[in-house]
Amino acid sequence: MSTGDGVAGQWGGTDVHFGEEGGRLTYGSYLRLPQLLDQQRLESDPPAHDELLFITIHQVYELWFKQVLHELTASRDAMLAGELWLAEHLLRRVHTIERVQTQQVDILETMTPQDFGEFRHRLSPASGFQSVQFREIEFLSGAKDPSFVRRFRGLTEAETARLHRRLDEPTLWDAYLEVLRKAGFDTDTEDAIRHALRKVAGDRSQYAAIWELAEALLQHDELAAAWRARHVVMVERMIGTKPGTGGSSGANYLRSRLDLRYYPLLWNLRTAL
Ligand code: HEM
Ligand SMILES: N[C@@H](CC(=O)c1ccccc1NC=O)C(=O)O
Repeated sequence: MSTGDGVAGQWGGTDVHFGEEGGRLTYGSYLRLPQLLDQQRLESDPPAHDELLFITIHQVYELWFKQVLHELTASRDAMLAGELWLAEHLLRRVHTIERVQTQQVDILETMTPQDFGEFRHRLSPASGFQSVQFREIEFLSGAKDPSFVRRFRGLTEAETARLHRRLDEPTLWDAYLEVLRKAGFDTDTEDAIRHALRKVAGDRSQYAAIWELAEALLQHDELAAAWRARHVVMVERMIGTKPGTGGSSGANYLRSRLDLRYYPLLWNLRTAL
């Protein structure tokens, strides 16, 4: 392979130096690694061995949440702009990330309850309940619930503003309804929407893009439900029926969230097919 940069043929040479052209951008400076790798600060003292894993897992979750929000926002906007193929393409990327996020639980479950117990008492009153990006994803997906904003403790002004913005802006479901309207369907009542969804499902050759989009939304919903189910079982494994550090009843509270669906009409449709 010739790269045309003068080093072709010398890849194994001893005096070839990579990444020196221009002498400015490096791997570490581009990715801000000094900053990124300095953000894992343990609460335990003496340090509990497993706390680094616990922090790393959560930070990776939040990085993926950021990416998911980026993609879901763009997917929503693509639907509003009538670019259905793009909306679907971005949702499919989100599915892949969501699968990886659920699989990450496997890594955390290599931690035993005893080892978690070494630092768990230091975490209270912090909890995943306070993840702003997690709640943004729920709001953007369609499950807007302003009571969560009120129940948050210790939010910064910027975080509160972000949540309010998500409460004010259109959800993915709002955007999907706009797609249906543009295709000529009435969406004024729930019955009208049910009727539109049945029409789309019943004539997939005519409504291929709209049908596939609904399937991609349903997949997003299913993957979110799968994460909630996986999370609560992990919680039972780690802390049994103890109350959570965030002040909830713990697994009991999380079980009450398992029935949440972003797109109930898409699920109800199944019964009618
Ligand atoms: C040892 C592992 C974990 C345990 C024992 C645990 C436990 C809990 C508990 C008990 C709650 C209820 C709130 C409370 O604390 O009272 C909760 C909520 C939550 N946790 Fe975890 N968690 C764990 C790992 C994770 C991870 C890795 C994430 C990824 C970000 C996460 C995200 C969340 C979220 C988003 C909520 C709020 C859920 C909702 O309100 O529907 N948790 N967790
Ligand atoms: N709520 C968990 C602690 C926990 O998992 C946690 C603590 C601080 C920050 C994020 C967490 N992850 C999920 O809730 C517990 O009650 O054990």
